[in-house]
Amino acid sequence: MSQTKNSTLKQLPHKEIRHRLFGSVEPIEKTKPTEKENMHDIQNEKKDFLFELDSVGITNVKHPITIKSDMKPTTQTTIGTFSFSSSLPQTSKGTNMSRFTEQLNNYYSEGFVVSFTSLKAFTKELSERLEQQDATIEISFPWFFERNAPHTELSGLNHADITMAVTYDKLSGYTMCASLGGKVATLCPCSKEISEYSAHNQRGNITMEIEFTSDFTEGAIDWKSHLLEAAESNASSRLYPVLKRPDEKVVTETAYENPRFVEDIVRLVAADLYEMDFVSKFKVSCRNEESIHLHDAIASVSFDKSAKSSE
Ligand SMILES: Nc1nc2c(ncn2[C@@H]2O[C@H](COP(=O)(O)OP(=O)(O)OP(=O)(O)O)[C@@H](O)[C@H]2O)c(=O)[nH]1
Repeated sequence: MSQTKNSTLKQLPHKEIRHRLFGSVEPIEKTKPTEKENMHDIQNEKKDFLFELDSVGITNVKHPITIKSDMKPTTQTTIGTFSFSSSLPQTSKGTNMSRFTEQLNNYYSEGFVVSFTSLKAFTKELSERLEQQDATIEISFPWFFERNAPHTELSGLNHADITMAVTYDKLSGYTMCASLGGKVATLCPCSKEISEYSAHNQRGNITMEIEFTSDFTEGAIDWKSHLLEAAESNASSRLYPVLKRPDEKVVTETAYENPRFVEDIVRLVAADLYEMDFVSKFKVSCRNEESIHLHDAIASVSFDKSAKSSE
């Protein structure tokens, strides 16, 4: 902001006086301890507090994170929204909430690259730091990937919404879950069938929620790009950031050649997840934003491979 001298402006009272004008008062004489060791530690009181808690912690913590991908850009910084929690025994009044963000900052200062490997280490350390049986971390973030137009190959960035969650439990070990929400185009099979020409289409919002097999290690597999491919390869068309006319022709014709109902989408994506060795359970949902209605069309399917294999 440029500051121009203007001698006609009136002189304001000093900032301290302005604060008093708006209600600030002098501090009273303080009597409670200011040293941590002399402060009462309410959260660590031990009594019978009626119920054990499933979960206590903090949520909606925004923090920069680094993630890796086998799609370009292979390393990126994005913004993660974190939740941290643990269970709490009946005998504890409260958790030590500062320890969640304290540990996040420790990891960040050492170059925290978010992966299932690092989140496993994070949750185990967190459960020890909290002196609790378990700890859970959940991170949601937009993941960006390069996408080339189908004919000209002009590139730009698209993104999908990712959530990664890891729970460590001293007795049962690790649980790893993820979800990916991606957008596609769908062309209505009914409209194509009944009309002399054209067919209406929709924007499809596909969400895949998966639980990983317990032996899953990231090593060779970028699960993000596998899930993205499951969503996009089963749609009428992928979405592109840059399209010239020859690209638009390809997209239009590809969609016409691959009509999909919302039901078709969830079944086809489910089939791909069914075939992925690292997925043990999944739920696929799709919400199609209808272009010829004000409402949306929805469908979902869930499957637990471990339950089916033991039948
Ligand atoms: N348990 C609990 N803590 C809260 C709640 N609301 C706020 N707090 C936070 O508790 C913080 C204190 O965190 P603690 O980790 O217990 O602090 P501490 O006991 O000095 O930390 P340690 O030395 O790690 O034990 C305060 O900064 C508050 O923000 C709540 O509902 N429950």
